[in-house]
Amino acid sequence: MPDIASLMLEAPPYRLRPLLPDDATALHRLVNDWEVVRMLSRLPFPYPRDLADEWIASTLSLHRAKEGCHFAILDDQDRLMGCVGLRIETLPNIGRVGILGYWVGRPYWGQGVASLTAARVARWAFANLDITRLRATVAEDNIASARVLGHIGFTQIGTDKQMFVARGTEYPVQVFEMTRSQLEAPAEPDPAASAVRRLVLVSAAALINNDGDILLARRPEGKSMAGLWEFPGGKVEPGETPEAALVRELEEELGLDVSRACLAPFTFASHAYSTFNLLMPLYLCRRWSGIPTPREGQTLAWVSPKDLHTYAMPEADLPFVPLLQELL
Ligand SMILES: Nc1nc2c([nH]c(=O)n2[C@H]2C[C@H](O)[C@@H](COP(=O)(O)OP(=O)(O)OP(=O)(O)O)O2)c(=O)[nH]1
Ligand SMILES: [Mg+2]
Repeated sequence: MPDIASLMLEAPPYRLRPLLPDDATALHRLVNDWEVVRMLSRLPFPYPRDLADEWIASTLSLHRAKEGCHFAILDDQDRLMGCVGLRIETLPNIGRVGILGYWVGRPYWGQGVASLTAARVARWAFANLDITRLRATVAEDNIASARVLGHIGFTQIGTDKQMFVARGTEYPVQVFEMTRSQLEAPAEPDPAASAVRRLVLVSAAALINNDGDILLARRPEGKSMAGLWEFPGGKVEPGETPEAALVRELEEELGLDVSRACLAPFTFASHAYSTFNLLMPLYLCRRWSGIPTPREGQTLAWVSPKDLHTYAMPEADLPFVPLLQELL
């Protein structure tokens, strides 16, 4: 998880940064409001001032333990508007899930603050945290919040009951979930899209060092499949050969100087994604000059072949894993 001091997300016109002890007064003023608290299951009403300090301290320790991250939502004058964040839970058979939560102070309702900032945190979380999905629960009478989740790409997976401390009773909730692909795919895929699925040619390389480890790059937020680990490379441009494209991409993405003669064809992937068919030759490369440097916001890792399966990869890459393990 990124360091707390440097963590700042833009969600124009708003900004998100981790909660700080100094936010307590403003936070208390906004959250100590029946209309806000009655939708938040664990909060009492009235909401005592010292609970605000405790909550902020708890978000900082959650962050230190890498078990979650909660942000203050700030307007263009740095005023606190609400909070958005997640904590990570490990669920049996499902793995690490981000539990998303948010609230917005009443003066700021009706401006789309929750949709915009929760969507930003969802994109950031899939790109930077090792989670397989996001979940959120909303009280059955919280229509605005259910609409926010639908807008971002969540779908309802069930119902449950939760204790709502302020209401002094259990209350039915709707449970929502979103996977990485739901974040990227429009809710209603265009039925014509599969008929005209275009072919995309991408060249990629398994760079292998002297220890027999393979270089993986984590796709950064903003790109499709953000957060997944891939083999460096990119799209072949019109008029380019796959080898020339790969030499160019390795220079652009990693600052490496590779000779075409050092690219050995290994295998290829042909995979139907929902909006395109990927055709991707994979080359092996053991010689280059320069030190791999992430030039496009990626995270790099040298991975032992036996550990490849522990890195979440794009679907097209999955057949590569056993083939590389067998080779190395
Ligand atoms: N480089 C690479 N791309 C992969 C892998 N697996 C996989 O599905 N892809 C997909 C992701 C993208 O849809 C496409 C590569 O596109 P890209 O966005 O990285 O293309 P690029 O490097 O040319 O970057 P850009 O200028 O288009 O942003 O191939 C992989 O292992 N390596
Ligand atoms: Mg690329």
